[in-house]
Amino acid sequence: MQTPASHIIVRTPVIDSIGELCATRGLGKKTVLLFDENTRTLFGDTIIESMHRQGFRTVELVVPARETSKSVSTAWKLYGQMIEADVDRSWNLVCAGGGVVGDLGGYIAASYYRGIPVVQLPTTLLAMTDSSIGGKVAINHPLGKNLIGFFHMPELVLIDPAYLRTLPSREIYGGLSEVVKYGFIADRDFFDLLAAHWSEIVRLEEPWVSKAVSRSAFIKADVVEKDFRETSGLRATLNFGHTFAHGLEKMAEYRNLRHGEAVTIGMVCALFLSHRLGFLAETELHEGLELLAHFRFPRGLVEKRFLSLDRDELVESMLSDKKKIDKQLRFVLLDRIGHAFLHEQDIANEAVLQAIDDAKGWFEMKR
Ligand SMILES: NC(=O)c1ccc[n+]([C@@H]2O[C@H](COP(=O)([O-])OP(=O)(O)OC[C@H]3O[C@@H](n4cnc5c(N)ncnc54)[C@H](O)[C@@H]3O)[C@@H](O)[C@H]2O)c1
Ligand SMILES: O=C(O)C(=O)C[C@@H](O)[C@H](O)[C@H](O)COP(=O)(O)O
Ligand SMILES: [Zn+2]
Repeated sequence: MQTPASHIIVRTPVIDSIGELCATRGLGKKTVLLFDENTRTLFGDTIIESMHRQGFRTVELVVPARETSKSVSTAWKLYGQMIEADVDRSWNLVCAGGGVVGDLGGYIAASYYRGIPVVQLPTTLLAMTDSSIGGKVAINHPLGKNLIGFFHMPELVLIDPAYLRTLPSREIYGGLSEVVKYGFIADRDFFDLLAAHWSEIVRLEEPWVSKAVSRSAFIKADVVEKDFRETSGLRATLNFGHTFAHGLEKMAEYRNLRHGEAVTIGMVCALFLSHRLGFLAETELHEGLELLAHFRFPRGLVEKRFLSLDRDELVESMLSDKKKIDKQLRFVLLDRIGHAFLHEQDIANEAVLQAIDDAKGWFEMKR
């Protein structure tokens, strides 16, 4: 496998170079383009016209812009459209959208005809900094998040920060959640940069937003290169906050709770758990919470999707997480800001429940 970072290209406008970039990876010019309804409306015509000018033949697929599109029923429908359009192994698939389109399109590409190449063209901050990189592709099952999927590395990740100009504020915060995660798990200097330039980054001001995008993409690519199939415990650190987050998303039935929002709440819980178990110093706990206090949620969301939940039911829901072993949850914890590890031993249920209570108390206080 090549260095993951070598196939990540950050350029504006990247779409005008897709033909030449595909050629460098031995990809042809027959492409299935997957959009969601919003990215089709916003960027579809420009992308398709540019690709046609570069000699591509395209087939267009569009899915509803929501998490529930990551489903077996949507995948089944798309397979049918591809078969009817005579898509064969000489084709590739480009995912033009956020993490939903990327995960779903990657899943289709990994399974259709036993696998065709996939190119990621991320258009949300979350997709540019996380989901388009590293080849985890999946659909959800009603019993758990991302339970059905593959490791299918993209041939190319084409990042054009100009796509961010139309992104609603809620999606910017969603993306920033995973960006902040990299500061927590891998890079204290990056954490400090995010704390110092938070207001510029939220307003998507340059050079801060490009710095945040490229640093995030690099950290993720580096982790993936060292532990592609999540076997050594290193890649699992990208799951910081996610054991809680996946439980919350499942309880919300994947509706009205963005993945990034669930991860922000999950990271608050994980910070408290790291502290309660004696790994994270009190000063660092408070520094972490201070940065997370910048996040904004739609009115009532934290109340409905977290504060009002029964904590035992949440822990039960978290048991759908793939890191568990023999029904015992596994957590990614911090021993300092800038370093995470997968805690391999069982953690007493009481500590997890207390961390949830701590996080609830913190959100209550913040209201
Ligand atoms: N595979 C991975 O490694 C990985 C990593 C993180 C998250 N994920 C997955 O990613 C998904 C979340 O992705 P997301 O947060 O990008 O959500 P999303 O794909 O649902 O996109 C969010 C919203 O933004 C709209 N949108 C996209 N680009 C836009 C643009 N440029 N301007 C205006 N609107 C735009 C979309 O239509 C959608 O309504 C979750 O399913 C999560 O599990 C996967
Ligand atoms: O790429 C990874 O590895 C990650 O854990 C990135 C996460 O941000 C992402 O949400 C991922 O989809 C979670 O993967 P899962 O294996 O826990 O479903
Ligand atoms: Zn995530």
